[in-house]
Amino acid sequence: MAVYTDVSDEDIARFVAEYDIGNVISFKGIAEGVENTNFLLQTDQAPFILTLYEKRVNPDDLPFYLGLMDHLSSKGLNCPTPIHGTDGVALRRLCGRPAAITSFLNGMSPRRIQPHHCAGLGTATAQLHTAGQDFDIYLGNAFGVKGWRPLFESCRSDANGVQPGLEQMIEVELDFLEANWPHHLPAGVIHADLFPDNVFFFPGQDDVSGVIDFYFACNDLLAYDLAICMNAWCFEPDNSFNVTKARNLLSSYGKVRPLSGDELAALPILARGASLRFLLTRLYDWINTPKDALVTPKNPREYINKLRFHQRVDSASAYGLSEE
Ligand SMILES: Nc1ncnc2c1ncn2[C@@H]1O[C@H](COP(=O)(O)OP(=O)(O)O)[C@@H](O)[C@H]1O
Ligand SMILES: N[C@@H](CCOP(=O)(O)O)C(=O)O
Repeated sequence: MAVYTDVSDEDIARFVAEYDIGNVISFKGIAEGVENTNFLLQTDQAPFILTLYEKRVNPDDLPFYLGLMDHLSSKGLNCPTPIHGTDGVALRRLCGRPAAITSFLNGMSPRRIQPHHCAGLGTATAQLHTAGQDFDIYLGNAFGVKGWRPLFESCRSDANGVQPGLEQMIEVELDFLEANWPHHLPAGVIHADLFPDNVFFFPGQDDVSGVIDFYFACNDLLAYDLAICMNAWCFEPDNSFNVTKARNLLSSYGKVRPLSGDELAALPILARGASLRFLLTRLYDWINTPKDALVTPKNPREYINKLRFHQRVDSASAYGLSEE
């Protein structure tokens, strides 16, 4: 459950009056989600999502996120479109928090991921990368390679309590990634959190119907976004890697935005980096989330297994593709 901020009926009526979106019919908190408070807002015109940005979102970054969604929507990507008030402003304040209303996207995140979902995801990811190329605001990745060591230092003393030997494992991996990170690869706007809960499909259809939650989006290596997807979509619940899903993901991506030989060769290290990134943020949350918190922290151990898998990989052929 992630509704951190209460909003009264009077507050919402006053807030909605600043837009040209009709009158409020209903308004309810959304349990899913971790970072922000989301409400499903139904007016007599349409459904919308109202988001109140909570502590973990840096308010200075909000113009990037909202501007990016505006930009991608204008290029035909199915992502939430920020709704602007009658004064033209999309980013406002409600109950002491930065807040915005965006369009509501139909569709559902897949409960059981099938290979065809990975194909759809590959196409949508490449479309997002292509559409983001001429977005003119820059935001570095706070959870990119430079951010991993400070994050590790903030929680390393508790790492072995989560799994014996974890502190040493992360230390060695960090040294390797910092020394070998492929900074030269093509970069641009990435989503950086393309997990199944942020990608919608219509039942029985292969194409992605919408992508949400752009609040980790940033500028980084394009192929790194694919590595994040591979980790989030191509492992089975028993931790085995599904090469068919990975092949579908990568080959569908490549049909829209062909991957260079360098990008393909770098996939194993990018996947190691993507594993470490989510291992570290989950470890931090695992250690620091109070027992009575509204959200249950995600298990970091899942990402230890993923990291170990990629450490044994030496070429993209393990992901179902040949390097040319
Ligand atoms: N534009 C949208 N259209 C439809 N549902 C949405 C939209 N934005 C958010 N949601 C719903 O709200 C939930 C939480 O949103 P999300 O952005 O993932 O939150 P958080 O950033 O807090 O993790 C999603 O799982 C989805 O059910
Ligand atoms: N995808 C991350 C956690 C971020 O959650 P989201 O609800 O904002 O997508 C993870 O799995 O560690």
